[in-house]
Amino acid sequence: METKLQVALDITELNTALEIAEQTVKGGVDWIEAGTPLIKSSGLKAVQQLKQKHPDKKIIADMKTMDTGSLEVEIASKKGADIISILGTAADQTIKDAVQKSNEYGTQIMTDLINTKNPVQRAKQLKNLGTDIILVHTGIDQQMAGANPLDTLKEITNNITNTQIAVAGGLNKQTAKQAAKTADIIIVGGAITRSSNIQKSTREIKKAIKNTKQTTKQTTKQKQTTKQKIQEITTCNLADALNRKGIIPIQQVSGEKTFGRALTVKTMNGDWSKPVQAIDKAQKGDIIVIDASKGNLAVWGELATKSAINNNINGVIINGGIRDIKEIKKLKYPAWATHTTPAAGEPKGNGEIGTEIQIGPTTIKTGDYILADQNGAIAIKKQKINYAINKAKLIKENEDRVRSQIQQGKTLSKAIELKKWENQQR
Ligand SMILES: O=C([C@H](O)CO)[C@H](O)[C@H](O)COP(=O)(O)O
Repeated sequence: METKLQVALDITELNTALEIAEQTVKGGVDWIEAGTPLIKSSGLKAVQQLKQKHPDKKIIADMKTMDTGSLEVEIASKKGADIISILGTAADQTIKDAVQKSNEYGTQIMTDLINTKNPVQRAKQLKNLGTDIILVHTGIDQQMAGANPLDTLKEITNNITNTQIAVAGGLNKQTAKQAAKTADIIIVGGAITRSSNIQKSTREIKKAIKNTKQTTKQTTKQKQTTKQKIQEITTCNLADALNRKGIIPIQQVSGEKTFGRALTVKTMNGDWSKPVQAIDKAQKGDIIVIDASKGNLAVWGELATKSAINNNINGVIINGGIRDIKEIKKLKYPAWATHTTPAAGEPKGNGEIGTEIQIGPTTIKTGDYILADQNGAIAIKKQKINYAINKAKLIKENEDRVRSQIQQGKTLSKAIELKKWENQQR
């Protein structure tokens, strides 16, 4: 992922903050943060107005939540925040509740390590709690005492893999360039918002952080490895790895293998309103997973498919009906369903986007990972993805060994020493 530049609007006057945001967008900023001082002075309408003016930008609500994680994530998500910051020193339950609520809204959680006594240990805990981004942060007051985030950033990026790392704390063009060698998101406040030419300083910092990622950075290699592993494994390997947990009882209708994060939709038989609205809510690379109570009326068809392709959505899984099969197959779009039918229902608007759903024996939450291919589909809990993929990869490698023995003439029972297995199963 290209390193992102996030401007922190630590401004107390809303109109000034909006003007500065405008300038940073012209300068090429990627993400826009409603800073804590802005939220405390103007309220969450600051988030709302930033989202209304810049719908194509990720908007961060720097809430620095310490308690009532679910409530604060809900109010910020409803105002349009894409990412909400929670203090890493908050209770684990607060963070779990925040993650749970963010999954429902399809938003993300950034946990802030500001003033954390043992940042590496806490960062590992935060990753296991499901946080999406870990922020290495030297607060303004700590900066006044001469501190900066770069040393802690090095410790964190050497110990935390497969989680986006952000960094903030008095960064300027030079230190931002340094930080960008390992961090995924560079957060800059004063060096942009207090500069005499906001657009120019934004552009200069954006240029400084571009293409600086260390090629040897473990998470980049790790992410590429994860991506490679996904390409090599099948849902069969994954089913074995997960002891048959996470299976979604569904048949492939079109397309090839697909992988991505779930955006869940609950609807009724034939009610295609929420499924279609989900196309607008889904992030690039998501898979829309629809529970239509295994109904026999279609909640998806050719037009929804073409709209999903436009929004870079990786596929659709429907516990219910789909139609326009010929057209969807022609588009080679990854689609799974329980029924194909010529008949669609009505867009009544029943149900909810982002809520937890159950298909057969499997509960699926927004943010869970989905791997689906010709065999079917499997949901993987966010916290288990690395374990699941690594174990499935090992199973695949064992199978490859048996495959080569069979190619050399051994029978399957000999290649897997079946007799020994039988004894073990008794
Ligand atoms: O989070 C921040 C600070 O705690 C005030 O809310 C700042 O947004 C963050 O430190 C980035 O601002 P600069 O340090 O001025 O770059």
